[in-house]
Amino acid sequence: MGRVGVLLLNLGGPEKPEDVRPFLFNLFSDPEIIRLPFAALQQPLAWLISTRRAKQSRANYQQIGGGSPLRQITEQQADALEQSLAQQGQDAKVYIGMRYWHPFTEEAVAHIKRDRIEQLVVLPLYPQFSISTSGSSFRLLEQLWQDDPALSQIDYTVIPSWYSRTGYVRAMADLIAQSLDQLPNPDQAHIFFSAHGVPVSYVTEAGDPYQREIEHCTDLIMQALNRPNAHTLAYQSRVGPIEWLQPYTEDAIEALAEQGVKDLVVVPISFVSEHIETLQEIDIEYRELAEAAGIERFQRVPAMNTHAGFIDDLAAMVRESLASPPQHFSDVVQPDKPVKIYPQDKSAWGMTPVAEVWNGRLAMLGFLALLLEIVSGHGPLHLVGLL
Ligand SMILES: C=CC1=C(C)c2cc3[nH]c(cc4nc(cc5[nH]c(cc1n2)c(C)c5CCC(=O)O)C(CCC(=O)O)=C4C)c(C)c3C=C
Ligand SMILES: [Fe+2]
Ligand SMILES: [Fe+2]
Repeated sequence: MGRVGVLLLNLGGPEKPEDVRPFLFNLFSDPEIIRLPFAALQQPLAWLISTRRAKQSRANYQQIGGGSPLRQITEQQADALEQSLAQQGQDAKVYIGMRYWHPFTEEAVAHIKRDRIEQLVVLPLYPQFSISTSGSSFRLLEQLWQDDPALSQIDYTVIPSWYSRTGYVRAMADLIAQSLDQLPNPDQAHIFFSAHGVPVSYVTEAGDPYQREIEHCTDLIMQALNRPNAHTLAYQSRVGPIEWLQPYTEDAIEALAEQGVKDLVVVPISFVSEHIETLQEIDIEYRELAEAAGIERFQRVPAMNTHAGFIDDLAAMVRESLASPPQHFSDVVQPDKPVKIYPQDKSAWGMTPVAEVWNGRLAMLGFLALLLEIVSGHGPLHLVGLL
């Protein structure tokens, strides 16, 4: 076997307050996150949304120390994976490719090329596949491979999703059991799985298998846990005016509190590292909401991070994938249809989502016209003789 590499894919996160706006700009520039009818509008809209969102987002990051711990934790996972692979008899160098912040996927691929890696396993750190996460990174990699013929020398294989691995499911069940056992009446607690949401249209129109994989993953973990507790699955971190997967985490927590649930054990299910959605959204926002609604004990199950059983299972997965027929970027789920990020409801009067969309579109046009006027001194106002 030649020189082996593993490319870990993740989203990336701002490391300090000044990074927040450019990080959001990168995220909203991605057509897998916001798909527009005119590609030319992508960057101006990304600029507008990132500028509008940056203040609130920065305040959220401020509550967890000013930045995301994602890079540091992913580096620890990469080191642990390299060691576990060596212990299992497989020498490999592990690289990190983030989609929207440093170290960027492009930098990782440049290192892989420089190190003359001959066999590469592409492993997303998202257990379940979504067009918006692993899918977006695969698209980018496919483009890099198309643009650079030298990369075709690398014998690569992709792991699209891995949520059903016994080692991962077992590790999740063990962490939940440990959390339950810290409560006075473990069997009374309600287990609350909270997954990152995606817009409904990703699933219903673009064929994203994400919801199906999340539901299957939840069932597998409950089976492995083998306890009598009731459980709920809900979706968090909604962005924008359109409909996302339901039930929304905040509504589901309030409904459970109303039904008299007092002990809630919250399981972040679509993430394997601590980051803003676990440390700020669950630990601060949802905890406050739950306590105000009458939940007495709110416990959050820690993310996997460098859990030994989890890392060893990742290493086993890499070895199995090296020994299996390769899967290429083009073999992995591609959207059936372009995703409608905007709602397609019939028109109605009032502040409907459609009205908000059109307000946004008109504001965009106005903004572009103004920008043109300021930069060139020739624009619509000059044209109509007002300046
Ligand atoms: C399975 C995981 C994730 C899915 C699915 C996902 C979809 C998705 N996310 C946004 C918008 C934002 N995501 C943000 C941060 C963020 N999201 C994930 C994971 C998934 N996103 C991670 C790991 C992170 C990084 C967290 C960190 O620690 O920095 C953000 C920025 C934070 C904020 O302002 O809230 C946004 C915005 C969309 C629109 C989407 C699907 C279409
Ligand atoms: Fe996200
Ligand atoms: Fe959030």
